[in-house]
Amino acid sequence: MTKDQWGAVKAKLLQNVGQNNYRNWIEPLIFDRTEEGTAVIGAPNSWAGTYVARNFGDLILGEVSAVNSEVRRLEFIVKKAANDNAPEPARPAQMEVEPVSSAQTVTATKPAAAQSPAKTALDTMLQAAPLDPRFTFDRFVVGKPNELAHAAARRVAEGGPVTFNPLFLYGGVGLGKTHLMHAIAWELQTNRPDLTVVYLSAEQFMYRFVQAIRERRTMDFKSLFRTVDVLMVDDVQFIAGKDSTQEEFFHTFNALVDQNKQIIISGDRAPGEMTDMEERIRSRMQCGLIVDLHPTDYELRLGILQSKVDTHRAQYPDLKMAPGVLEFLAHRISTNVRVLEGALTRLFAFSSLVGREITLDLTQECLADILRVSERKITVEEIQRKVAEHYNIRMSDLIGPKRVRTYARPRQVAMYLAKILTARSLPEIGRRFGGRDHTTVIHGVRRIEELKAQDGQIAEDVEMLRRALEA
Ligand SMILES: Nc1ncnc2c1ncn2[C@@H]1O[C@H](COP(=O)(O)OP(=O)(O)OP(=O)(O)O)[C@@H](O)[C@H]1O
Repeated sequence: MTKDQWGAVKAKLLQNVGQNNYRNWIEPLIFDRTEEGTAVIGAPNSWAGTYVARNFGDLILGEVSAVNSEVRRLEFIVKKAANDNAPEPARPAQMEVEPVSSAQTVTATKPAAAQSPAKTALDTMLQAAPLDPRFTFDRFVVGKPNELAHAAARRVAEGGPVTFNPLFLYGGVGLGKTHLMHAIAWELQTNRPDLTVVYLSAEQFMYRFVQAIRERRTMDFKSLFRTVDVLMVDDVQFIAGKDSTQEEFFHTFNALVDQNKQIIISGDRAPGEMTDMEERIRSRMQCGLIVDLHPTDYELRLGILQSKVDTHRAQYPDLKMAPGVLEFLAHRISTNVRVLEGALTRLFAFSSLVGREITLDLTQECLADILRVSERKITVEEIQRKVAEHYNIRMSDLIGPKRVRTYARPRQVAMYLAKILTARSLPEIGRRFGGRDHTTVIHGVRRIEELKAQDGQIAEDVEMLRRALEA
């Protein structure tokens, strides 16, 4: 099979598996050779090979045999792209496609040979999300907005004495929280293979807990979670408002902290701002180090794009891209990194399908919808952050119930900006300000309109904030 044919197979797979799966699993595959009716395909590590074989094997086989009718089987080997430094599990992989079984388990942990019975039970009980082989530190591009989060994650990944517990990473959608958590898990696997590291989303934590209740195995659930050395819970905001799951999480959390086991949590906002979360959990989560992943800036976006192109080019040296395309994308797509990556993936697939260089014209043609949607949209949260920063108050005070002027005035400024800079309705804005009524928002907006005319300082503040947000 030629490179072009493999490119066409991948483009077909992209249509079938969706962008996320494509990016995570299919894109890193490398076609190696065909041998006696077997197509040999390289995966970045044995674990990824197993996962792809189980979950996408039939689909890949279908597409490959449509191109080469002699192919009847697939075999996966470990083969990395030239500059791919993703970590490789201990065992080499050689596997054949077999019928797809239930969802693939698991987490980063000890090598299979060293697994304890408790660990085996954990695996069965946890059925957590797999680690993405591409979410490593090598592939995480560091810039001003994420340097602190990156440094903290690196420190935890060394597996040394626990210094901050928990490490709490927070930030908006698609800014790299999950990437950093997976990177910690991969790194710990290398640095401290003796540790049992469990990564799962808060949703999975809840699901497992509910299942344990249903099966009357809550004691197993409790004791299994307490055997973990490093617990990572992604998107913790999910359990806010879910009483019994919160309760169980709280106990697990305390038990592990008491044993000096490391906990890493991610959320879409700072613990203090999780208003639906029980107060005692919020305060527990505030005990360690809280670090914020800020929205990307132009330089970081450009760096990420460049790194993705380099990775792709290592696999497809023929890739042709005109100057200015990456700068254009970094400038125009400022929403989040996931969208940026999706745009590149589509460009790669499109240019390989039509055999054309990626130029600015092709980019505009191929990404018209993404570019339209990505036109700079300011969020209420962004406004709140900027305003809180400007007035040097905490987000929780800006959103919270206190009515003293130090907080009330910045709150009104933020409401005013939310009204003029976003398409949110007044009730929606009120909800984002700690569940306030829309009449409070109307009052706040009017008050700032009046003050702008009377008070030069307020007018200047509002104008400066507006410009900073629109930049
Ligand atoms: N600094 C970075 N360098 C390289 N890739 C990045 C960076 N930041 C984010 N990404 C990529 O962007 C995508 C989204 O990142 P990730 O899933 O970690 O976001 P998230 O913050 O967990 O988002 P969500 O809130 O939706 O869970 C991933 O493919 C990740 O690899």
